[in-house]
Amino acid sequence: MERNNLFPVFLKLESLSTLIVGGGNVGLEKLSAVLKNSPAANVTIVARNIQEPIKELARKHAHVKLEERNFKLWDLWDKDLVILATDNRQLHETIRKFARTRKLLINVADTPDLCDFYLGSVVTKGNLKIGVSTNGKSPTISKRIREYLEEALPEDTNDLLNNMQKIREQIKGDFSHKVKVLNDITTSFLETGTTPVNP
Ligand SMILES: C[C@@]1(CC(=O)O)c2cc3[nH]c(cc4nc(cc5[nH]c(cc(n2)[C@H]1CCC(=O)O)[C@@](C)(CC(=O)O)[C@@H]5CCC(=O)O)C(CC(=O)O)=C4CCC(=O)O)c(CCC(=O)O)c3CC(=O)O
Ligand SMILES: NC(=O)C1=CN([C@@H]2O[C@H](COP(=O)(O)OP(=O)(O)OC[C@H]3O[C@@H](n4cnc5c(N)ncnc54)[C@H](O)[C@@H]3O)[C@@H](O)[C@H]2O)C=CC1
Repeated sequence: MERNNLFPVFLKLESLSTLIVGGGNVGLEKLSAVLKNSPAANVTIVARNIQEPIKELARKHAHVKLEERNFKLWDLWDKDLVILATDNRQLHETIRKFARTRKLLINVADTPDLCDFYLGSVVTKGNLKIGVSTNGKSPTISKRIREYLEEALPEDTNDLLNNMQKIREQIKGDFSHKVKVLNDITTSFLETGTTPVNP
């Protein structure tokens, strides 16, 4: 069977610097995806023209910086991640080349071949986060799976996580004993979805 070889990680964008080039519809979509997950992310948007909804988002998020001008190579200098969202494929190829020489990770809208990483659909219930990828096969199916999981996960999922955190702090003994207790009290989770009680 075919498989998805992408390696998923969850990034702390508050302590990284993200550059988005392009301030149109796609730039807005990418910025919204970033801020929905990481409202305090450090993001710089460089674009010749920046749409009003992006300016509005920037007003609400102190760590979003707008630069309304053409992209310059030195924009890459102090960045960790780069997202390209202009309407200029040639520009994207050039920026990608320079970004790779600096070992930056880059996502290029609408051009999977030029991407080092893809965005995913994201399910969030409190502290729980699930990222969905179809390996670029169908973003629409990613979106549908997100909707399905959002509906299916119980509203008290976050209470469950907080309860488990308390329990794991309380359990005494060595590591293997802790693992056993935590496994034992969660065996029924898949059937009932219920919050475990203190052992
Ligand atoms: C490879 C990837 C790279 C990347 O962008 O990171 C990519 C690429 C492309 N997207 C395209 C189109 C659409 N993208 C969406 C939506 C989303 N796209 C997202 C991710 C990804 N999109 C990465 C793979 C994710 C995976 O593996 O599943 C999501 C999950 C996350 C996000 O972007 O935040 C977000 C859903 C968020 C949510 O709601 O949960 C919709 C649907 C809609 O908007 O309703 C459509 C139209 C319908 C369709 O095509 O399915 C096109 C063709 C453009 C054209 O036709 O010209 C390409 C280029 C190509 O495939 O060649
Ligand atoms: N809007 C959409 O939902 C979709 C868009 N696309 C494609 O994605 C690309 C981007 O789409 P949109 O965001 O709608 O385009 P857009 O025209 O609204 O935005 C392009 C942005 O790039 C900026 N830009 C262009 N050259 C620049 C440069 N040298 N330096 C700095 N900024 C520069 C512009 O100022 C503008 O902010 C297009 O190629 C489009 O065909 C594909 C599928 C869907």
